[in-house]
Amino acid sequence: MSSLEEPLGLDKLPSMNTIERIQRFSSGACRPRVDNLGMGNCWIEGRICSTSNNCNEDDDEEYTTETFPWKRQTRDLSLDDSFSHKTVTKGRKSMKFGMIDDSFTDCQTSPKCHTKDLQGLAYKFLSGIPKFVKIVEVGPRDGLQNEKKIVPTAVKIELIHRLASTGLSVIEATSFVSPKWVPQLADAKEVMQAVHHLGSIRMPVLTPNLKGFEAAIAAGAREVAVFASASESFSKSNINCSIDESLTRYRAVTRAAKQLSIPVRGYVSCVVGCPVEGPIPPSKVAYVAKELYDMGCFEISLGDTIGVGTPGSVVPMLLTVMAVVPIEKLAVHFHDTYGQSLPNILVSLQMGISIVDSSVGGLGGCPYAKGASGNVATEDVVYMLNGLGVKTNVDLGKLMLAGEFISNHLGRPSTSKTAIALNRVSSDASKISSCY
Ligand SMILES: CC(C)(COP(=O)([O-])OP(=O)([O-])OC[C@H]1O[C@@H](n2cnc3c(N)ncnc32)[C@H](O)[C@@H]1OP(=O)([O-])[O-])[C@@H](O)C(=O)NCCC(=O)NCCSC(=O)C[C@@](C)(O)CC(=O)[O-]
Repeated sequence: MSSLEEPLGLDKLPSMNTIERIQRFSSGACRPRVDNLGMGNCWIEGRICSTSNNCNEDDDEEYTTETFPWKRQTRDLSLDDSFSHKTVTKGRKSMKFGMIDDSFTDCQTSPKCHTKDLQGLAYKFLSGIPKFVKIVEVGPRDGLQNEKKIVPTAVKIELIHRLASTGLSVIEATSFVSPKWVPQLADAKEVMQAVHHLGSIRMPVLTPNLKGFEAAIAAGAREVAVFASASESFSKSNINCSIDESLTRYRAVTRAAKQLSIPVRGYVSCVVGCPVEGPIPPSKVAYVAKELYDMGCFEISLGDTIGVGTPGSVVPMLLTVMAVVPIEKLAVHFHDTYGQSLPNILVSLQMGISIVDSSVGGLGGCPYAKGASGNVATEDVVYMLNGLGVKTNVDLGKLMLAGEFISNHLGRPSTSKTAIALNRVSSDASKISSCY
C-alpha cells in the first residue's frame, strides 16, 4: 500500500507564512483564463492579469454576459415568478433568519434605490440558480471510508436506511475497492446486499476496476462510480496507477456496464489542488472530465478533495470543464477543509450546476489525502438551498436525525453548523426548518 508523501502538502502549511499559503492555494495563485489554459494571462476576480499579477482594471469590460457561457437562465425573475414575488414581498421577519428576500423591500422604500437596479441585482445573483438541486449523499462511502475504527456493518446499513427516509434520491452506499487499501469498507458486499432493494433510491458504489465492478454487480449494485484524478501524484497514491492507466481501466468498466445497462458516474479528484502538486490547472481537470464523459459516464462529479478551493479558483475550473462537458452532466463535490464549501457551492449554482455531493454530519476525508477534512455537511447544503427557495425534496429534520445517529455512534459531535444550531434552538427541527 502506498501512502501519500507530502513534500509541499497541507502538513507544511503551519510553517508557511500567509503570503506563501495564499500563493500556493488561493485564487490569487492566478488561475488561467478559459481561452488561455496554459501559462500566461490569468483571470482574477473578473480582471485580466498577467502572471506578474499586474491586473488591468480597464479590461473588466471584456467579461460581459456574452463571455460567460454559464449565463444559463434557469430562473425567471420577473414579478410573475413566485420566487421573485416572494423576494420582493417578504419583510423584516424573514430577514432575521437570513433569507434572500430582505434587502429588496427595505431598499424599495429608499429614494436612493431604483426598482430597476434592484431587479438587476436580483437577476445578477440569482438568475443562474436552478429551481431543483439533486443532492448526492456520499456519507456512507466518502464519509466513513476514512474512519480508523471499523464501523459495524449493521450501523452502516441503519445509516443508509435513515438517509433513505429523508427523501434523498441518491445515496452512495459503499466501495468495492481493495480491503487492503480501505479496510473500513471491506464489508461492501454485505452492505450492498442489505440495501440494494431500497425503493427507487439510487445507490451507486465505487468501483476502481473490473474486479470491483463484477463484485458490485454480484452484490446487487445497479449503479457504479469510477474515480479518476486530475493530479498524477494523487492518482498514484489513491489507486496506484497513472491518470491514463486509470482511464484505460475505466473504459473497461464502462464497456462492461453498458452491456448490463448499468449507469456509471465519474469522479475527478483534486480539481483545484493536490496535496503534492499544489494548484491543478483547469485544463487537466477538463481533460479527465471529458475522457470520463466520452467513455459513457452519465454524470461527472468534480471533487475538491482537499478542500483548498475558493470561488476564485472554482469558477475558472468550472468554466473550463463546462466548455467540454454539458453543464447538466456536472456535479460538484466539496470538502470543507477551509470552510469554503458553501461559497463554492453557491457560485457553482449561480453558474447553473444543479447536482451537489455532500455528506451527512460533514463526515469524511480521503484516506489518501492527508489533512483533508470532511465533505460539506448535507444539513448545511439543504439549509442553504431551503433559504434560496431551491427544492431538494430532503427533509432537514429527518436528515438531522440520521446525522445524530452516526455522530452518536462515532462518539463525536456533527460538524454540521446547521445541525449544531438547530439542535440548540429546538428539538423540533422539522418545524423550524420549514420557517427558515
Ligand atoms: C485500485 C486498487 C485496487 C489498486 O490496488 P493495487 O494494489 O495496485 O491492485 P492489484 O491489482 O495489484 O491488486 C492488489 C490486491 O487487491 C485486490 N483487488 C484489486 N482490486 C480489487 C477490488 N476492486 N476489490 C477488492 N480487491 C481488489 C487484488 O485481488 C489483490 O489482492 P491479493 O492478491 O493481494 O490478495 C487500490 O488502489 C484501491 O482499492 N484503491 C482504492 C482507494 C480508495 O478507495 N480511495 C478513496 C476513494 S477516492 C476518493 O475518496 C475521492 C472522491 C471520489 O471521493 C472524490 C473527491 O473527494 O475528490
